[in-house]
Amino acid sequence: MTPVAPTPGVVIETSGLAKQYRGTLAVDGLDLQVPRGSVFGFLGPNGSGKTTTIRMLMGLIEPTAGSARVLGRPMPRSSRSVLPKVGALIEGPALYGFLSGQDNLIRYDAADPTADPRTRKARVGSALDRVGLTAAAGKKAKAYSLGMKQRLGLASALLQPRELLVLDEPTNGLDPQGMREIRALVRELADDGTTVFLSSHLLDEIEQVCTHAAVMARGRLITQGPVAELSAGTRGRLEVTTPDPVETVRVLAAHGVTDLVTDPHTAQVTGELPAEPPDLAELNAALVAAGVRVRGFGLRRASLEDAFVALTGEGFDVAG
Ligand SMILES: Nc1ncnc2c1ncn2[C@@H]1O[C@H](COP(=O)(O)OP(=O)(O)OP(=O)(O)O)[C@@H](O)[C@H]1O
Repeated sequence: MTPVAPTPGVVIETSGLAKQYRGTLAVDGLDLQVPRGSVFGFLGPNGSGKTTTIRMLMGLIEPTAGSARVLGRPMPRSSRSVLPKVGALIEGPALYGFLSGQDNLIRYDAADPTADPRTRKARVGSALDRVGLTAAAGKKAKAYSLGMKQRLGLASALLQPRELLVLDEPTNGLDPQGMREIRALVRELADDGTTVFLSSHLLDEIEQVCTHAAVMARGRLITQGPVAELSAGTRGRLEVTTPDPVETVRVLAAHGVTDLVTDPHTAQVTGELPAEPPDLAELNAALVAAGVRVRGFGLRRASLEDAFVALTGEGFDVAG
């Protein structure tokens, strides 16, 4: 079943999308809406169904149930007309190590029947430039760092102008510098008007680069929307820095603060404010009146991680 008409301003839209493998419901009734122009983070712990979803969106596997539209067209039926407008980087780039970065891109470009061979060199040159690999263009790909390989993969997706980029875990395995480079590139592409859909199991990454996000857990969509709104729905945590944690916990608990955690390393006591929070100035005064030496007092903004934990009751497997 395909939705009657595509929703305007939406580049990826799924309805009840599901994929059942023998014994595993990898994706379970997914209703996803990715707005045009967004940097959309598809977030979830390992095994939550992200790659399976992306493979269905790209027409690589058939859904068991439900439907998907990409750029307004039903998939996988319209793969032929849709995929040329989509740059995809799924499960790491397929590169020839014995070829230079430049020659890898020439091969990619030559495999595209719509690409004019006369302008190939210029296309490859500008894609290399785009990802900052001009200086390393002649080096064999096997000598590239992981980050450079990833950027070369991105360059291959950028040989043609794209309306949509789909990146599966683009920073997986990269060091912090490599991650920063990819994030900067994603921002630049988005500034140019390309919609970027990227999956990640890293909350931080999504918060830093994405305008919108969808959160998956065990094949199901937990929530989706603008990143700022997702975390705004979750209350922040109160943080008190003090050498007197025992008395602090007592006073905070008496004021309705729950889930109190003492961290001896940071000398911080943190806790969840009640639905109707007490006046923070009064709470601070109550601590001082009880003899607590308050060295720091504040409300930490709720993160996407807090939202995830609040929504699923589970911790987020960031190590995975
Ligand atoms: N080809 C397959 N055959 C059987 N089960 C599969 C297959 N592909 C994925 N699965 C299962 O489906 C579930 C979702 O996997 P999927 O790879 O989509 O998750 P993911 O969120 O992308 O995680 P990761 O980041 O580890 O790839 C997992 O339980 C996985 O074991």
